[in-house]
Amino acid sequence: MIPKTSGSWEGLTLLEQLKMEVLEANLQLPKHQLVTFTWGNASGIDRKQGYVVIKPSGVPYEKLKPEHLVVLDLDGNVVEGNCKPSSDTPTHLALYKAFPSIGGIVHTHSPWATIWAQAGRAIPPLGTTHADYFYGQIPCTRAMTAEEIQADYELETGRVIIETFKQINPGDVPGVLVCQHAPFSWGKDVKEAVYHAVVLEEVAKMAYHTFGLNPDIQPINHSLLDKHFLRKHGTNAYYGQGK
Ligand SMILES: O=C(CO)[C@@H](O)[C@H](O)COP(=O)(O)O
Repeated sequence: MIPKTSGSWEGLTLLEQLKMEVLEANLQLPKHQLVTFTWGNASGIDRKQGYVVIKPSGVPYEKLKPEHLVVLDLDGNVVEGNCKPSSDTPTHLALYKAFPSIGGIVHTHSPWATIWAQAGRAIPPLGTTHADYFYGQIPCTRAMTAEEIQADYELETGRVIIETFKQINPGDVPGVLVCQHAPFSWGKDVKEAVYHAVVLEEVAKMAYHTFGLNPDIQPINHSLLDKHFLRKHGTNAYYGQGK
């Protein structure tokens, strides 16, 4: 039996715990002002069972309950749940299959990141705030062709994201701007995916205004990028109280 609200999840099965984490993650999206109305969605994956838990399509966040969440396998078959899964489910599933290291995905329409996506521009690393989380630019996918859009927009969205990351490790750059649409972020779990979505929005806003102050601004050099990214990532990470 899943508790009606988040909190102590002891005694729950792994899938039930994942449901509560995904519910909590979805509820964080409006709290962080990353979405309006029913825009956006969050999902998590149980890699052992091969199950993905995702938000239902079109359900207002304030009405969202654990029983609304949808459980699917990686082929998109609904395993549990009575609601229709998010319309972006094909994109989430494509990314889980292509990026085995990720455990959670968040899609938002956060305004500043969406501005960069609509402009079709990647966000360059202009400072240490960016470099702490993204090892290089936050890429923007190419625009999709009319054929791709008409074939299966959400599945093709997954494909162009994967195409954009052919030379990029998704663990080093946990987010992307889908051209003419909005951002997707990910992480080791859905909670970290939300965290990266918040950071991406902050970085997008800062970068927009930095260009406003200095249109000729150049990306930071690799020394500063390495210094800040590697203080939080990799075997020599030292930030915070960890090691
Ligand atoms: O990107 C879009 C629409 O442009 C989606 O994020 C919707 O805004 C939310 O869809 P559901 O998850 O409710 O189906």
